[in-house]
Amino acid sequence: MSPNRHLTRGRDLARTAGDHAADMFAPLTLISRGLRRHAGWAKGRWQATPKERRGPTLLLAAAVLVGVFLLPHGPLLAVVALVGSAAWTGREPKAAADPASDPADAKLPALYAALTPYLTSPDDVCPLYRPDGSYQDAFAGWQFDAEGRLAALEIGYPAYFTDTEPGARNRIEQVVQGKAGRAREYRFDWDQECNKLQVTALAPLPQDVPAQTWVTTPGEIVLGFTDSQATQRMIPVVQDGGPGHQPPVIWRTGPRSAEPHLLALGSAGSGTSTLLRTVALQALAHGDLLVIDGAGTGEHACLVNRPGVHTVETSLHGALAALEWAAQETERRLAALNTARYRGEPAPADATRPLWLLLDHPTELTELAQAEGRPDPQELLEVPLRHGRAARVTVVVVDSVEAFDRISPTVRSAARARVVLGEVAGEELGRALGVPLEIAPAAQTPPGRGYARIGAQPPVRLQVPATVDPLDEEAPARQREAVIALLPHRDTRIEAPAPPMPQHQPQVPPAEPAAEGGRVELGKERIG
Ligand SMILES: Nc1ncnc2c1ncn2[C@@H]1O[C@H](COP(=O)(O)OP(=O)(O)OP(=O)(O)O)[C@@H](O)[C@H]1O
Repeated sequence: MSPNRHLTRGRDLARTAGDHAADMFAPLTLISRGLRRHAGWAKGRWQATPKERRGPTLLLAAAVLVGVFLLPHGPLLAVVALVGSAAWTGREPKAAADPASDPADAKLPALYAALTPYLTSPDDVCPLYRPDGSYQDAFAGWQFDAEGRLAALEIGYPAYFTDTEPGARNRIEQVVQGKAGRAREYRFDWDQECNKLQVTALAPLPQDVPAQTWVTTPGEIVLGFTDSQATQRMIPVVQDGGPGHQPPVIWRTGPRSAEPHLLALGSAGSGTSTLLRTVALQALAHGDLLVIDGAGTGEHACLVNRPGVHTVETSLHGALAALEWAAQETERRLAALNTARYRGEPAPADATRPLWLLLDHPTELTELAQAEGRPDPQELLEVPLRHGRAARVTVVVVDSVEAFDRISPTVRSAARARVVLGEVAGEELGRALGVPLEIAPAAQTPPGRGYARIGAQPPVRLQVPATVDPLDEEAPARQREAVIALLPHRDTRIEAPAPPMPQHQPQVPPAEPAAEGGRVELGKERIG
């Protein structure tokens, strides 16, 4: 065997012996460390004790020692207690945890660097944003949530930044949202006087609010729920978690409303039909409905033959007949109201009972009408839109956001209550709502999520209640049952049924089987 191998083997043996010895003597090391700490503690106490109290202290210690000595097994127990205490005290202190890294130091430099190209100018001699600058120079305050995500940030910007141009502002908002995370929505408050931008991450809105009877006054329609900062009102709501309160988005309709008609636009599958169903269920409590389903998907079949529902039309022929009747009915109501006012009599009940015209995707019928050379159904809305407020006729139009240009100018100008649902680009959002939105939408939105603007008020976030189609077997059974429970039934309705519409047959798609566990029959038959 070579001397080298001898040497290596010897070294291994020594290391193993050393390890074994360390293991063997570890308890002794622990106890001696503990005893040293005890001794250090006793020394410290002794030095801290005033001189005049040292004698009595010594006497007391001696008395305790004698007492222990005299106890049966006293010295043994005392030694065991001392060794146990030393072993406990001698444990190695735990390594101090690394101080948690500050999320601001991790995330804000990246955001500062990303904003620099947009907020700097070569002519600026003392730029706020520069490649070698620090985020502390430009950001006045920030807040991170418990998960280390940006919750709020105040960004300063140079005076020459064109904060009045939507395009320039939009670029900054996109950079901030990109760095802060696209999964959430952010509110951007531009303080143009002080050159400051306040960014706030918005908490998600509740998505599990099922359809139910809302505590509102007649004429008030709950479109959905919003942030508590957006409204001072709260209404009682029953959710999965039990009873609670939520801030509603209320649309006031009727003769005193400044926004008597609604236009809702959305991307495909964003929940516009569900919004229409939400409105229909609330409207049926105090009025009568006429529903036009331009897409012909049968999503409103659950309303067919319900008390108060004049008709649910899916064909161009039926829609034209129904809207012609609605225009004549509006004129009849106006005449009846005028006559009553002229004679000083109370307004007749058949002229004041609210009538709702609910149109889902009317632009589909407009295209069909153009192809067939027939009148545009939207043109027939002109009278109800213009005189609806006085005649208690409310028009609700929902359509796809791409159809915005195909919606007639009359509808667009008269429908001053606006809703936009789903993933819609910022520019289209601004166009549909009538003002640029100060909120950057999240990358993905659940169904029924969007924004509402009632008249001239600023837009607010909106989550429509889960008013699913009760005939949709893929929808959760509890949500379907909640809608079925709200649908009026012939036996439950106390008001007089809606008068029959003359001269046309309602055309609806064939009925699906009744929803599982339904409390009411969803079969369809001819009305009137
Ligand atoms: N507020 C909501 N809560 C829960 N689910 C919803 C909500 N809104 C819509 N949904 C669900 O999303 C799906 C699409 O909804 P809906 O049919 O209302 O969308 P849409 O905008 O009318 O679609 P399209 O324009 O393509 O017909 C349905 O399954 C519906 O149950």
